Amino acid sequence: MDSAEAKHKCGVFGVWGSPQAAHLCYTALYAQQHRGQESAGIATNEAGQLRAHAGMGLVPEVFNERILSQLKGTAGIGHNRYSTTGSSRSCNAQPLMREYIGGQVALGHNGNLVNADLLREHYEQRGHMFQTSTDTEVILVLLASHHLSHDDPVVATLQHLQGAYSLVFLFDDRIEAVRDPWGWRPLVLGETTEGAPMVASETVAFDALGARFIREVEPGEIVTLSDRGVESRRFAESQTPAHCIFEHVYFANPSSQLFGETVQIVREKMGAKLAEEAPVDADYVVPMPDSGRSAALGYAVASGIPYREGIVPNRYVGRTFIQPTQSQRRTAVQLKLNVIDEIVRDKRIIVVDDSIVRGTTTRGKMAQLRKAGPKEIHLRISCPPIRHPCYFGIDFPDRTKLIAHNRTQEEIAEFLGVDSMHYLSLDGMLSCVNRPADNYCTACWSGQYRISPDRPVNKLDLERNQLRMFTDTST
Ligand SMILES: O=P(O)(O)OC[C@H]1O[C@H](OP(=O)(O)OP(=O)(O)O)[C@H](O)[C@@H]1O
Ligand SMILES: NC(=O)CC[C@H](N)C(=O)O
Ligand code: SF4
Ligand SMILES: [Mg+2]
Repeated sequence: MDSAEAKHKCGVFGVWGSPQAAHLCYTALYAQQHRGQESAGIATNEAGQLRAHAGMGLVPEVFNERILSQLKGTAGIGHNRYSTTGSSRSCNAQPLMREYIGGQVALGHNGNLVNADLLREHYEQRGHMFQTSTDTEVILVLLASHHLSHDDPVVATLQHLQGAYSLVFLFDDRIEAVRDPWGWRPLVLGETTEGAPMVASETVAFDALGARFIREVEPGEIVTLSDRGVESRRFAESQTPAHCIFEHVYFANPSSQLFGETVQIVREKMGAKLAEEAPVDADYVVPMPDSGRSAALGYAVASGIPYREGIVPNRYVGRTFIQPTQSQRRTAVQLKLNVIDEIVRDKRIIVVDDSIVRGTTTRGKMAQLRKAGPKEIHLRISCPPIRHPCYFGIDFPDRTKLIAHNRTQEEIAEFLGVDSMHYLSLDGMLSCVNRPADNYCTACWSGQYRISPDRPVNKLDLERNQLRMFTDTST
């Protein structure tokens, strides 16, 4: 198993006061499938009794009408997982549900804690037995251990957490939605047309439900959804945010409102900026599906070079970058993309993609393209070279696995087999977003970390020799 495989974050959702709670969760998870393809889960609350179902696979593989009808209740939370701490297996599927001295609780987490191993070590030394290998479970153990000693155990718990966390807790009488003080991951508040309040990672979930987007949950804020409506309290001083700009570059759905602006518009601006920074004479701008499309459009409009879809995707293959293993990613690329020879043959083409991480899938794509006989391939990437690990919810921890590690742009171009390549500059990328530059985390490009872990962080830090179900995938 390769512990340095790159992956991405998760999706969370919660709704209070709707007779269709489980179905709303299902639709919201479906809309947020791009945030996590490994496992999915829903927990509901029926008059104070919690029930949950979670499993490995895509949302429609995990749920069917029979399962949804058993998830009774008028409130629910849901989670799509893309593993960043702990392997991809069923015991790590979320929401995690526990019974403790405060009652029942279910929890969904998007983000990654940088001090989970220290916290877990502390509790293991005191005899606690953990049932998962995720960072998320330590949050529930903290909650239980603070229950009797604090007036507000949720706040007491959060004060121990370092790193990225957008959390959705389901209790017997409320949902508590939390965003870390840096606002690393998105979290938004909305309501159904009937007025049932909801939270989600991305506004695309509200759109899928015909719901209204109200506002972002603020960094350092806890929003409570209950029969009393929506209440808010703060658990941390506001500070300069560290919004993950990679959400804009690659991860989020283009139609989502993220950190105050629409993802598609930001991506088009990044493409236009790239055309300004790295122009080249060519016959066509060809987008690399799927996430490279928006930037390619921006590049084409700004450069005046025609946009042609010379590479078409198989719409039934999901995101390759977030597949848990390298071999899964390789197979997915071959199946996913088809080059249209007639469009690219004998032409000078500019291929625009949003990002390169390991470069292995990009190399495969370039080789596929080369077979179709273009005259020249000029690769343009709408973010800078990724050279540093991410500890906050994207799983590329080992820098030696990054293609840009210790390689110049020319060496990368040679490795990928293209005639030229250029990345968007860091300043160029930051000029495409509305908020001040210091409001964004850029650590994987700049190496400047808002918080650094006390100890090196590895995806498998919390892995123990746990009992495995025979259906588990070992990644
Ligand atoms: O570092 P590499 O191995 O070369 O991978 C980088 C590629 O992976 C991502 O796309 P992906 O196919 O995962 O998803 P998408 O369909 O959403 O673009 C990203 O947009 C690049 O195209
Ligand atoms: N990508 C994520 O947000 C993952 C959440 C959590 N760290 C896990 O690995 O399960
Ligand atoms: S290191 Fe990169 S991917 Fe990770 S949170 Fe920061 S900007 Fe996002
Ligand atoms: Mg892509």
